[in-house]
Amino acid sequence: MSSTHTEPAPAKLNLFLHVTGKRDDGYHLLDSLVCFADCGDVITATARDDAELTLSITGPMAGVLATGNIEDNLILRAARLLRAEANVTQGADLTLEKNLPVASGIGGGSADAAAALRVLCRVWQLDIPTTELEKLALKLGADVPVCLHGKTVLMQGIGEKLIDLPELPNLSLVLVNPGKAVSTPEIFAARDAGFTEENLWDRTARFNSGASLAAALQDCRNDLTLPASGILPEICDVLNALAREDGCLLARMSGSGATCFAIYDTENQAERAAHAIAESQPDWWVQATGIQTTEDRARAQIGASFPA
Ligand SMILES: C[C@@](CO)(OP(=O)(O)O)[C@H](O)COP(=O)(O)OP(=O)(O)OC[C@H]1O[C@@H](n2ccc(N)nc2=O)[C@H](O)[C@@H]1O
Ligand SMILES: Nc1ncnc2c1ncn2[C@@H]1O[C@H](COP(=O)(O)OP(=O)(O)O)[C@@H](O)[C@H]1O
Repeated sequence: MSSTHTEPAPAKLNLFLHVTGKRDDGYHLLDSLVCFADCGDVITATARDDAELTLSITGPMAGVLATGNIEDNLILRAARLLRAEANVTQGADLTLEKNLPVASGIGGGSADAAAALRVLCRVWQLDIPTTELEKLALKLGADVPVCLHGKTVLMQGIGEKLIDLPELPNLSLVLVNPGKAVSTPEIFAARDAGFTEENLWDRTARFNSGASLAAALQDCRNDLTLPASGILPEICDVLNALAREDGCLLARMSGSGATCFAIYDTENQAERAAHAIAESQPDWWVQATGIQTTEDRARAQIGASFPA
C-alpha cells in the first residue's frame, strides 16, 4: 500500500452565525449553520522512516505562510499533537497547496489542521475513535472539530457541539474576499451587542432548492458582520457587489470575515456574477463554487481533489 495520501481541506462557510453567549474564559458561544464549499486547500502526506515532520507550501495563497514561521503552521501543530497523543514514532513529509485566502472567515487554517489529522491517520495507519479525534481537534482551535466532521451541521458551544442536519441542496455560490486579512480575536473583542437567542434554526427543515434555503436564512444573520465591517469597511463593498448581481438570493459574511458568500438562483448566474466581480475588482479573490455533497465526500475518501 502506498504511504502517500491526499486529503481535500474544503472552505468552511457559516451560512448564519449567531453569538449566543460568552464563557468565563472569554470564548463565545455560537449557534451556526456550517457547510463546506466545493473548493479549498489540498494536503498531501508521505510517511518517513525517521521521526521528522516537514511541511512545504505551494499554491496561489502560499504567500505569508510560506515565508513565515513554518513551525507555527496549524498543519505541523496538528501533526505534532497527533504524533504525541498516539505515540507515533514515524515522521511525515507534508505539503499544503494553499488556495484559500488566509485569515478570511472560511476556516482555511482549521480546514488544513483537520485534513492533516485525517491524512496522517491514514499515513500512520491509526484507528482513533472519532470522539477522541474531535477532542484532539478542539485543542487546535474552536473551528477544527467542525472541519474534521466535514458535513453540514448546526455548530454550537464554542464549536465542539455538532448536530447533524438533513443534507442541503447543492447551492450556486460565489465567495469573495477583498484581499485583506482580519483577526478573529479582534473581531470578537470589537463586538458590543447583546446575545442572540439559541436554537432559532429548525433542525428538521428540509430544502429542495437554493431559493427555499435562502428564504429561511433571511431570518438569521451573522452577528460578527457589524464589528468586522467596522474594522474593515471593504466588507460592505463586497456584500454590495455580490447583492447587485442578477439572481442573488442572499449575500452574507462567513465567520469573522472578511470573506462573504452569495447564493444565486442558478449556476449560470453565479458564474456570471463571479466573472463580473473579478473583472471590476482584480485585487479581490473571487470563486464560484457549490457545496460538498455526500457524493463529493465519498470521492474524497478515495483521495480525490477539487474540480478545477
Ligand atoms: C469565528 C469562527 C466561526 O466558525 O470562524 P473563522 O472566522 O475563524 O473562520 C470560529 O469560531 C473561529 O474559530 P477558530 O479560528 O478556530 O478560533 P480559535 O483559534 O479557537 O480562537 C481564536 C480566538 O477567537 C475567539 N473565539 C473563537 C471562537 C469562539 N467560539 N469564541 C471566541 O471568542 C477567542 O478570542 C480566541 O482566542
Ligand atoms: N495552514 C494554515 N492556513 C491558514 N492560516 C494558518 C495556517 N496555519 C496557521 N495559520 C494562521 O492561522 C490564522 C487564522 O487563519 P485562517 O484559519 O485562515 O482564518 P479563518 O479561520 O478566519 O479563515 C492566521 O493568522 C494564519 O497565520
